[in-house]
Amino acid sequence: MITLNNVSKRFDSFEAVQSVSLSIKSGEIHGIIGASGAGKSTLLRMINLIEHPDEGDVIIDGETLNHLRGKRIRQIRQSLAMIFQGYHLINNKTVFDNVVTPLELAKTPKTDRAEQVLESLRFVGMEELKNQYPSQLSGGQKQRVAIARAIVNQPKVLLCDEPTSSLDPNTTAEVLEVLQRINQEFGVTVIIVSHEMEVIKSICTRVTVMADGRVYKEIEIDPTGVHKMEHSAEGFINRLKPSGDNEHA
Ligand SMILES: Nc1ncnc2c1ncn2[C@@H]1O[C@H](COP(=O)(O)OP(=O)(O)OP(=O)(O)O)[C@@H](O)[C@H]1O
Repeated sequence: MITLNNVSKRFDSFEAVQSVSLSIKSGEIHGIIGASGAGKSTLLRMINLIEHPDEGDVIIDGETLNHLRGKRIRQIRQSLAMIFQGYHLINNKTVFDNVVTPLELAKTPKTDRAEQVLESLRFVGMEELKNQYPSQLSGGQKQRVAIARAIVNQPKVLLCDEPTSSLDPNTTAEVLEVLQRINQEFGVTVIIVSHEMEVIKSICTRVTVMADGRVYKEIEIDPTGVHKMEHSAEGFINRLKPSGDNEHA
């Protein structure tokens, strides 16, 4: 269980996230949606403390992350993997070497690394391209490598920051299918930030709608795919424009 308790984040005098409280259950696929500048990425980045909250607490399975120090915080952060819109692959390393990096950092025994990397690449359908470099891959393939790298250490949580925003609809569907399998087969909690309602509706079980640094609405999506959304929230989301040319909500 991930609990954010009145978390706030300021950049100079601008309050990007304002006293947000939110609970995310283990094993759910949770969407965070809102217009550009609503504070979605900042909120996501506070869950693994890439951004440290100015106020409030980030509580993961009963431990207050922002109060921890040293080895314990490193252990917990290792269980919180992340993928990004821009993939963040290392361009002068092969696919295999990108995916092995977290195992090197975690000091996994060398004899175990290759099998874990190949297993991870197999899961995302990228094993055959293990010797390629990122520049030789399509956007969807790069994101699948980034996902393989994120899951190679068997995280409990996968944080996804606009994972499909650079991809076409078919590739988006493929990447979302991989995220759904990670959730279903490994029980990984998946949190997806997106400005695209179609992405959120297709795989999320619960959605937080953000506007102006605050939680605007919490929405349940039922498993049959028919979402129980209040009219006002749906109207709000449908007015969101593609990223880049959004006005603040
Ligand atoms: N490191 C930073 N320094 C200064 N301002 C920042 C920083 N990070 C975010 N902001 C500002 O905080 C606000 C919220 O940004 P954030 O990226 O969280 O929004 P978002 O909802 O994810 O939008 P987008 O989809 O455009 O990324 C924006 O106005 C942004 O300019």
